[in-house]
Amino acid sequence: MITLPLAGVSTELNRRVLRQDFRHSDLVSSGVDVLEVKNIKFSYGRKVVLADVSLDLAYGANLFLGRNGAGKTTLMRVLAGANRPDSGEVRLDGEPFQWGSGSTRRVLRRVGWLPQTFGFPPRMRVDEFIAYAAWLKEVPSSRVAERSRVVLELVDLTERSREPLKSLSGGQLRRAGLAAAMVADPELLILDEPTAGLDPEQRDNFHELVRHVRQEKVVVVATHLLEDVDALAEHLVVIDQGAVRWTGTPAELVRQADGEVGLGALRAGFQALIGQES
Ligand SMILES: Nc1ncnc2c1ncn2[C@@H]1O[C@H](COP(=O)(O)OP(=O)(O)OP(=O)(O)O)[C@@H](O)[C@H]1O
Repeated sequence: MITLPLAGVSTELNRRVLRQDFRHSDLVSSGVDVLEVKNIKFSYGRKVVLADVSLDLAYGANLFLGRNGAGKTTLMRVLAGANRPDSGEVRLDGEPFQWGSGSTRRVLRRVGWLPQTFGFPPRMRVDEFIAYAAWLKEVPSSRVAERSRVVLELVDLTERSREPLKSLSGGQLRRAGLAAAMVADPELLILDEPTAGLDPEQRDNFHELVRHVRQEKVVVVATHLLEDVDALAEHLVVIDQGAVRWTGTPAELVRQADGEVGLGALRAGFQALIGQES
């Protein structure tokens, strides 16, 4: 059985760890928009994938919904600094991304990203992988051991920390990726289909984890699973054909549906907006 520390009897202890370690600036709980995305355009060659994306996000869980090919991953890659847009602007807590310059490296230290898939040296140990991620994000060396300990505990991989990555299951590997994404205590945490391939219990544990960290981060999650919406979302962003089609709360999405309840209502609301399930 896989149980995140946050979901078990040691919850209070972990909350204390989180409070000490996941504290952010005075913007916490102030409700102001921390991530500002303005008029982003992005093309692969001549193919325009993001047409004109503008979006303001506050602390909390923000779910990107959209059918296959809508542009969710491409937008996440822009927010993670991996795709340089053709035009437009992104600011995190007022600080602009200026792709290719030193100041963008400074902003990106405050961004954690779990891509859909990631490469890794198979023999590298889990703890080495986390330390490497910390080094990439320029975590001061005096803090690496403590940060590694906290994130490995959060994803329940402490006991596997000295094992090679190649020995992990798919779900465990995603949890190692999540630990790496969180090691620098990012203000913006980008998770691209983090629950894909997780079993129901792992998914519940992941929801628990996000519910704990979302108060002090802008968490952006791309998902196809309405269970994720039901469990996590405070704010939904529906993306279609490279543009933001709709934003609102799950309750507002349900209002788009006609008389349905539960997950069926979320699905019907989404279909009313897009004309097809994600
Ligand atoms: N490297 C690439 N080169 C060319 N086109 C690409 C590339 N990556 C993505 N695309 C195209 O960009 C569009 C948006 O893709 P993207 O992966 O952002 O969508 P998505 O909403 O994340 O889809 P999914 O839900 O299937 O992951 C698609 O038409 C896709 O074919």
